[in-house]
Amino acid sequence: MAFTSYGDHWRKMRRIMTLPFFTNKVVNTYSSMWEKEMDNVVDDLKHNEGISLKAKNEGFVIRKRLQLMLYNIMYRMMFDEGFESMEDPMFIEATMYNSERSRLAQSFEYNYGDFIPLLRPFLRSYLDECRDLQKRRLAFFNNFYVDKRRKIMAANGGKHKIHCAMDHIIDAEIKGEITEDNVLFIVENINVAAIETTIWSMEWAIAELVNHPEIQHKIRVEIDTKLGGKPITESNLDELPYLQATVKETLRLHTPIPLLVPHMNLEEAKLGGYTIPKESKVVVNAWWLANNPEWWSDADEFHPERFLEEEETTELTVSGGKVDFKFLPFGVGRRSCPGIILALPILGLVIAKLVTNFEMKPPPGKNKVDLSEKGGQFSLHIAKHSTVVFNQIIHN
Ligand code: HEM
Repeated sequence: MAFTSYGDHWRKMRRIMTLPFFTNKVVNTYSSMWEKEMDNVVDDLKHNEGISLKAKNEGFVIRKRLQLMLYNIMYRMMFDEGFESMEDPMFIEATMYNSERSRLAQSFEYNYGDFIPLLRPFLRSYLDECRDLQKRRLAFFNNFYVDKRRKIMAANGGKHKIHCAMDHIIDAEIKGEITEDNVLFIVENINVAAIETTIWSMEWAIAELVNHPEIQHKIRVEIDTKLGGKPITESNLDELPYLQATVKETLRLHTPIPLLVPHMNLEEAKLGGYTIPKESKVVVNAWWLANNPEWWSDADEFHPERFLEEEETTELTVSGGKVDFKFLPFGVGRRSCPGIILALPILGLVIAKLVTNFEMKPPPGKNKVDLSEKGGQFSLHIAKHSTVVFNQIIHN
């Protein structure tokens, strides 16, 4: 859906995807599952033989475990399926397909032909590689996940109750609203748009928190004072403005999709004295909007307080409401990210659970983790996955 031109097809796809993925009801239905998956991460860091000693002493690369958590969250919502462990062959296969897809899409070969048509013939082998991967990857989703739901839906003379997102989507196919290919592309879109972006943001948030122990402390104090020992759940995130400011500051300084997704104006437009011909590729530099030192004080500092003080008007809205065009990590308007409704609470909960259970520190001999960036065609992610020491906090 993310790359579909604006029009009837996009409208239909967005409508069909909204009910199973992007409503408050979905958040309410699944938030206790998200919390359980996050508690499993905390539990592994404390007690899992293969993880806990490392996590306590030399440090552990947390990305892989968070990746398992997020795959479990998204695959349970999508297919009512989960993965056993980081060694589960299905998990290994799913992550292999998705990271290969990500590598190809991040490549700058991806679009130079759009700008220099003469070079297009040289793209052929790259495009063949993309097509080959797409075929194998979609077959994997279809054979192991979508088909299984089709069979469950067809059992009992088709009287099966809708149980997960895929059932809604297959239902739309049965009603003739979308095709079999559309179903597979929805699965492909969620695998890319939902999982990778959210993991990059988690990695950035954790790395910044490791380098800013005082911010970890402030989050802990806020949780203690505001919740007074109550468990942290999606429904009480509203009571934790400093935690939410930390999530926003992560998305500001490390905008995961810095240029958003390319847009296109259907009609000729006049803007700032320029004529923009119809069907131009319009690229918005959301990173610069969020990091321009003329608009943000100490723009290159990780400083969540800015969202509570000087930048108090800067709001992320799930739907409607006031929008500050300085801060658009999820885009804005019709084509903005519908996943914001899931991504913000998931990020807030993960940070809250890690910070209340552990002091997160750099590995022995280091006083910071490396925050170098690696840019790709679409994303801005951390160059080296951080190794983090997790010192357990004992609660009385
Ligand atoms: C931190 C996490 C995330 C970030 C930073 C992010 C960011 C974005 C951005 C920048 C766009 C393009 C907006 C534009 O060009 O105006 C987008 C589109 C999209 N995102 Fe996200 N996203 C995140 C998480 C998610 C999640 C969790 C889901 C789904 C469960 C999701 C689903 C989508 C979809 C379907 C689109 C295409 C929307 C359309 O074209 O109508 N995203 N996202």
